[in-house]
Amino acid sequence: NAKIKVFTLALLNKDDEILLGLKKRGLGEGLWNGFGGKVDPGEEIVDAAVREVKEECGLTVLPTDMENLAVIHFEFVDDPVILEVHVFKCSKLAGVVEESDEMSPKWFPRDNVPHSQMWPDDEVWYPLYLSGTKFRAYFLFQGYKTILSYIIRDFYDH
Ligand SMILES: CNc1cc(N2CCN(C)CC2)nc(N)n1
Repeated sequence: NAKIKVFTLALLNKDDEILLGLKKRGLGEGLWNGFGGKVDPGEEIVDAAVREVKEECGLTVLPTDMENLAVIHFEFVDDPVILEVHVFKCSKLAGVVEESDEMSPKWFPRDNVPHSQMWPDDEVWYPLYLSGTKFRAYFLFQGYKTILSYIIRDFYDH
């Protein structure tokens, strides 16, 4: 009886840098990641992405400037909850970066992000993300550190 929980993940770009946040608590605590969170009932996914960016790093993004690049499903052995993560890419940012209760933001060179302190799947799909390729992916995790298997394919193929 699998249950799907929908999340957003926004990766913000400026020139050759990418803004990541060090997660202070909850799922992914201690890891660098894009900004995102749960989608509220009745909320459009892109609007949730915009809301989470503002809440977590203070920046303002327009929904029309959020490019949906991927949908990734994460399954964890012996856990009925499947995470459906909608990944967005955005390069049109407004406002000033602020620390939040959730995240400590920091700019990284886009080709040198701290993969050793990020979710292990990122190393697999970041190259596709950086090249702007739309994709779907599925990862089967054992715990939070081990990827047992994964599938990654072009968004439009089947
Ligand atoms: C399980 N692997 C994950 C989850 C993940 N998440 C899940 C939790 N969300 C709040 C944020 C996005 N992000 C990455 N990069 N990898």
